[in-house]
Amino acid sequence: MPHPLRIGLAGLGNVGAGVVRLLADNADLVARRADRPVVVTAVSARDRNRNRNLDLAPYAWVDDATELAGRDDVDVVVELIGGSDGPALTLARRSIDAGKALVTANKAMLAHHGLDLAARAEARGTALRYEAAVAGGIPIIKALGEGMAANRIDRVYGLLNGTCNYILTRMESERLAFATVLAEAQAAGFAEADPSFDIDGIDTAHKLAILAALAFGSRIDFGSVATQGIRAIELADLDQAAALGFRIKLVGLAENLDGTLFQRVHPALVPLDHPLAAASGALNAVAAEGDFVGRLFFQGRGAGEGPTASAVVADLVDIARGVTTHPFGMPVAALTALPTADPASRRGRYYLRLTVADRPGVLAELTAALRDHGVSIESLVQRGQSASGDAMVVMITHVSAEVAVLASLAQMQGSDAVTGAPVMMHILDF
Ligand SMILES: NC(=O)C1=CN([C@@H]2O[C@H](COP(=O)(O)OP(=O)(O)OC[C@H]3O[C@@H](n4cnc5c(N)ncnc54)[C@H](O)[C@@H]3O)[C@@H](O)[C@H]2O)C=CC1
Ligand SMILES: N[C@@H](CC=O)C(=O)O
Ligand code: NA
Repeated sequence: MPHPLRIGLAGLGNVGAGVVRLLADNADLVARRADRPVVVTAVSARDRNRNRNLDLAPYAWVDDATELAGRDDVDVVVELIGGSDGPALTLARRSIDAGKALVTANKAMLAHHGLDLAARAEARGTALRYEAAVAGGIPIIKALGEGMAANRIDRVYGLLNGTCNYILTRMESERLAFATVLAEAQAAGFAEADPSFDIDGIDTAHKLAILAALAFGSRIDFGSVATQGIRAIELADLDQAAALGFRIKLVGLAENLDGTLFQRVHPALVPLDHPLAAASGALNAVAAEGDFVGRLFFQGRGAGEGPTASAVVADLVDIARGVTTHPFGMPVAALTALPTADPASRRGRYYLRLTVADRPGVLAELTAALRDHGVSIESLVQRGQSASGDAMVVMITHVSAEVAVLASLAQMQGSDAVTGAPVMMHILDF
């Protein structure tokens, strides 16, 4: 039997414990596929004595995770600590610089430092793998970097955060409150250590920036992702969207628009017959459009112990097989720096919800604001009075310039008839 691939594992939380369990349960299968055993030799976490239902006795315990980078009994370091900087980054840099392969699920670190890490890996001739970091168990990194390598890809989009998808699904189907379903997602091990990364769209933005780089052959540009999360979404929006034939999802969308980079994370109305609308609960889904292959659609579990461990171990199998690929699909020096696209240039249909005083003339004021900016209305619904005496007006616009819709909303907000903050959402029309 060839010599084993020896793993130093940093982090024994949801994902780390899952990796230990998977490597134990599927040891024989993994060894046959990798053509050699894949074994954990050393582990590190914050608390050695925490109950994880794992027998850690076979592994060396390391108090300072960054020491894994220097151990002679470790070939590959698996970083599952989390955090864009701090010990995760120190460990990643030291491991790669020491010539060890690095596997990580840490999209925050990659969004901020992925190019630096990839350049170091190239310089040392070692591997940097991160399938688990985007869409968990869905092999989207492999699909974009390898399966679609022959295509020009100009658009990649999808549902990249299991926690948000879980929250929106449960709110809609069970009519549960936001806080209740967030707590469920945390208990299931889907959420980030700080769940505001999930619900404010930041986690989706991290993943989107990575996907965009792979898809477009461009440098990671997390700073230019326009990001909006799901905090403002109410049951009323989910209901109105459903009545109009849509489901609200937190969508990450990246496009190469004539050599400029458009990246946005936002709640959007997805038509019920679009495959993204069918991805419910903690599922993730990704669509990528290639010029020769057309649209490919991927769906699967994007968060939680099992799917994430599956992706980590798939990377380990590739490393054991000796597969070497550039972390971002081509040498770092070949990635282009795309200028940021002007979001004002976008056109589309929009969902608008306004809370207004229920008195004569208000609708005319709203429609006048749209008319003044050349926005026409496809449908309009007014719902009766709330306890406060206000009414809710929901509109879908025809395809319009986004700047014009924003200008109309600003005009409406100037009216004393508009009593609450308006909600504007994009409609996914491709
Ligand atoms: N939970 C999920 O579904 C997914 C998580 N990820 C990513 O995987 C990584 C790990 O996530 P989880 O397992 O959910 O987190 P977690 O919070 O459950 O586990 C983190 C682990 O790191 C350990 N740790 C913290 N600081 C440390 C340090 N200085 N030295 C050594 N160990 C330290 C903790 O003791 C704990 O064992 C994160 O980057 C996360 O974003 C990626 C995909 C899915
Ligand atoms: N918190 C993330 C975990 C996986 O990346 C999510 O909810 O998707
Ligand atoms: Na993945």
